[in-house]
Amino acid sequence: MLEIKDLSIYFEGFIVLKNINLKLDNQLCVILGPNGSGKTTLLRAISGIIPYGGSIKINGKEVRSAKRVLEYSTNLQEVYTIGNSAWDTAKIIAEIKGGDLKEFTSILSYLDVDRKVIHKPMYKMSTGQRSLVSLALALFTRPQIVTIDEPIENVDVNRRDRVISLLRERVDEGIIVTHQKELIKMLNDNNKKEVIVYTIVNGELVEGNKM
Ligand SMILES: Nc1ncnc2c1ncn2[C@@H]1O[C@H](COP(=O)(O)OP(=O)(O)OP(=O)(O)O)[C@@H](O)[C@H]1O
Repeated sequence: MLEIKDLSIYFEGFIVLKNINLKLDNQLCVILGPNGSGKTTLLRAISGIIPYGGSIKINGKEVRSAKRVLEYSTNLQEVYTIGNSAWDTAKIIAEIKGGDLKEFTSILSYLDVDRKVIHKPMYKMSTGQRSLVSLALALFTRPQIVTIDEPIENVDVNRRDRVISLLRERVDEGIIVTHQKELIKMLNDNNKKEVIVYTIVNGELVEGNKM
């Protein structure tokens, strides 16, 4: 369960997110918003990598004080160590979270990512490869809660359909942020449960598609 209460985030004296409240209990939420509206900032706060005001709890644990939230996973690339190859990163994640590396390689085969790519660090990959590999890193442990930043941006059309299938199949609870509203329809098509939609408007979280 993810519970956000009165979350506010300031950068350099300017407020980016104000009084955000959101509760997810085994639900999937898509958050829309224009460039610079604060979508990635919200995911960074949930990942515990930037300071925030208010409260963000994952399964009852405040993320700012939890050193390692095992139930949680993300595709935010800065979470993965810069120098390590994707394969070494996957090994570390598997050790911490108890995941199966075969799942990691099978997701990459499904997404048709060249096996050689995983021996590179993220910064040497193409932007599309980086998106696909970080998605595989976020999903292979079958985490209970996931946050995904722009899953289909920079991904070619054929692989995009596979990304959507993976998200439908593997993400039961979490947040997907995007400014591509067609993603909602793709996720809802033949899905077992409907995604909840919010839009960030002037720093506030507003219910529904306001794009
Ligand atoms: N570390 C930082 N220091 C100062 N300002 C920041 C920092 N990180 C983000 N911002 C600012 O916060 C605002 C929200 O950025 P964020 O990356 O969350 O937007 P976004 O909704 O994900 O945008 P996009 O759709 O373009 O990816 C932007 O104005 C950005 O310039």
